[in-house]
Formats: sequence, C-alpha cells, structure tokens
Amino acid sequence: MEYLVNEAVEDYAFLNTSEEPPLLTELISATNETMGWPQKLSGRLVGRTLKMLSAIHQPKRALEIGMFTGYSALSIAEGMPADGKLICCETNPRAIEFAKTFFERSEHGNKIDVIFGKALDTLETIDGPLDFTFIDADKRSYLDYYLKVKELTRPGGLIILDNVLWSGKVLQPESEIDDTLVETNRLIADDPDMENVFLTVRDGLNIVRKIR
Ligand SMILES: C[S@@+](CC[C@H](N)C(=O)[O-])C[C@H]1O[C@@H](n2cnc3c(N)ncnc32)[C@H](O)[C@@H]1O
Repeated sequence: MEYLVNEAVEDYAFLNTSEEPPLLTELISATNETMGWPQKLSGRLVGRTLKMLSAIHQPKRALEIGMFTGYSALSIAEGMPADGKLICCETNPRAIEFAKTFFERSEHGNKIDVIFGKALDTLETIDGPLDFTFIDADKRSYLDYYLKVKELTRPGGLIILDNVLWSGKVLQPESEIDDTLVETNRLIADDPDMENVFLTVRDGLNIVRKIR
C-alpha cells in the first residue's frame, strides 16, 4: 500500500501514538512471519484510533467486517465494556484459526465471536441495533456493507470505514472498485441521517455517526 502522508510525518505520528499492548505487537510479528499479506493488518495508528473510539463510545454490540488475523478486532474489544460483544465476519479459515489463538490469550478475547462466511450473507443473519461497526473487507462491496450496516445501526451509533482513500485512487478513479469507493464516500458525506469526519490517517479512515 502506498502511504499518502509524507513518510517522515507518518513515522512521527506512529512514534508519538500510544503503543499497542505487547500481545498485539506479537500478533503483528506472527502475522508477518506466517501469513501472506501482512500489509492487510491495519496497524498501530488505525488500531489505536479504533481502541480510542471504542473506549469513548463503550459499544455493547459491535461488528467487524473483515477480521484477518484479529489485530483490529482485539483493538476494538480492548475498549469495549466487559459485557460487550463484537461479531467478526471473515472468509479466510486460516486467518480465523490464527486469530483465535490470540483471542484465547487475550483478556478481551471472550468478547469476540467469529462468523465464517461472506459478510453480505452474515449481515442477513445479524440482528440490530448495532452500536459500532468497522468495515475493512473487500472494497467491491463497500457500498452494500455501508447501506446494510446503516440500517442495523442505532441512532448515535458509529460506522468506521478503512481504506477510503484507496491509495489516492479515489482522486482519479479508473476501476469499478475505485468508483465504488468514490460513490460510498460521496453518499456518506451527502447523507442527512449521518455526520462524518474523513480522516487522512494512513489509507483514509471515515468515521461516521448516525444522527437519526
Ligand atoms: C484488510 S483485511 C482486514 C484487516 C483487519 N481488519 C485488521 O485491521 O487487522 C480484509 C479481510 O477481509 C476478508 N474478506 C474479504 N472478503 C470478505 C467477505 N466477502 N466477507 C468477509 N470477509 C472478507 C479477507 O479475508 C481479509 O482477511
């Protein structure tokens, strides 16, 4: 992934952000060693942002679309209350198996339920209302994910979308996926039911709050 913010600035922000817990640092190393595509993992800046939002918002019912090896899931769970539940959607059985070994070792792992399968199918089986959702799976379905999650979200609930800058391709869209991200970003900004802040953290993080 290309970084859009100047590399020195990105490094400076990284160094001046709270460290993740040691188990999550270990999860990053283990992901790098054993799984392909370590760059899929959201990393410290996005992870600590999720933990911060979750700690402030105290969601009891949360959802993650695209869990991979569980870095962002554990970051969200860390901020949730003890009786909170985070449902994670994932299609990669190897990633699920890997993530579960870390959930077992975390004091927050018991808040996480993993559902294997395509998120759009899983979304049909989930009851609302949701307090907090992180969308980070295949970009082709971003608009569908957003619209379905919006329906399930309670007023005051948060929806956070990762990779909304898509390495800058949203500025000059050339593919269907680029167009989907452009359309999703525009729809959110124009939606009178929602307020949002589009952060240029890493590959772009859109924080959306349902206001009615
Ligand atoms: C960018 S990674 C998620 C990274 C993770 N959120 C983190 O920050 O640590 C995207 C994940 O979405 C999963 N995925 C892709 N298509 C999916 C689908 N249709 N339903 C559920 N998960 C999907 C992939 O297997 C991959 O593990």
